[in-house]
Amino acid sequence: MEERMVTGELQEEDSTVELSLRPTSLKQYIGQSKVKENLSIFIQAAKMRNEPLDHVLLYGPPGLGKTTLAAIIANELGVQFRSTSGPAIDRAGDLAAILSSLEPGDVLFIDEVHRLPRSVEEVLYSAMEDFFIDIVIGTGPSARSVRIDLPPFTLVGATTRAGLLSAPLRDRFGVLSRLEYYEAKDLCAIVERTADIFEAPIAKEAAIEVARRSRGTPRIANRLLKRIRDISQVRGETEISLETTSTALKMLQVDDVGLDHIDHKLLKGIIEGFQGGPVGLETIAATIREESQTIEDVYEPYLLQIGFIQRTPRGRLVTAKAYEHFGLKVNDS
Ligand SMILES: Nc1ncnc2c1ncn2[C@@H]1O[C@H](COP(=O)(O)OP(=O)(O)OP(=O)(O)O)[C@@H](O)[C@H]1O
Ligand SMILES: [Mg+2]
Repeated sequence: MEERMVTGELQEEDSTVELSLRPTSLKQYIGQSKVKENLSIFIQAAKMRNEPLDHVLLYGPPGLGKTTLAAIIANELGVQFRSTSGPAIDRAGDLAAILSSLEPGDVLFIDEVHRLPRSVEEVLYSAMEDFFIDIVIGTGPSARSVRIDLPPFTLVGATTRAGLLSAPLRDRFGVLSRLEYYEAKDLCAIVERTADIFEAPIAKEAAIEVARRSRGTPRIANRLLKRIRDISQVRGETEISLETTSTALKMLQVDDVGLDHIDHKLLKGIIEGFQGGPVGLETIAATIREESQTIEDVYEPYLLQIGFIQRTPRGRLVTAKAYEHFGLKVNDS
């Protein structure tokens, strides 16, 4: 897969700045009001009862703030934040080591929780439910099972693919929070906050423009802003202007609604090759030479969200709205 300016997935250039941009309290966490409201009540209740918070599953597309929110939960609870990921835990013993090193009430964050190996996942069930694990020591006739009691803890799982989670694991989370693409006004506030941290003042219209082209995704907004700031600085501006923002986004090949050449390739592929569809995912994948999984997980969600593509029983259909975006009429193709 090639590098993209407008993918919600973490890119190499993001990692250095992201840490400094992460809000650390629910109050600083912009948008997602339903999720925040719920969590804030559960957190308060857990603190009042002096019990660990129920296990929380955060799910939604990449770059919307799952990892950030997980750390905030620990902060708000006033407990330690321990972080790992599904693919990093190979064996049940690794999980046992992590779990038994927790302090009572701690938050254990497992990113990409849908990628835990099955054998590890099974150990997690009793840990989540009753705070103990049974692990088998030795092999053959001398093998025996040892019970280890654990401190009560809160598991916060994150996944971009909630559908891949097994039912027994999903059922053990008491709080299921789905993060949504951000509304324009919230993204605009995020852009302004980031500009503040960068100490790079930005004109209101410019912030609105960045927000509009960031696909509802804070990570993309921050990434675009960083590039725009560089160009603005080189131009000697004291405040990032709308003109510079538009020029920069043009250079970065991000169009009016935040689409790039890959989105164009996908949409035009369906319009030109299949009269706008419906056409099956596999056929599209073969035509534009991409994996169908990548199309489904990475390229398509935002196009569905803004109503440029529809999923029908007979395949993907490009909508009139998308035709309009390209200045085409539906029966042009
Ligand atoms: N609500 C928010 N307010 C302000 N900034 C945010 C918010 N949500 C996310 N961000 C910013 O977006 C960046 C990406 O967020 P984060 O890494 O938490 O996303 P994620 O959902 O965990 O992504 P992935 O699926 O790739 O793990 C963070 O560095 C943070 O600065
Ligand atoms: Mg994350």
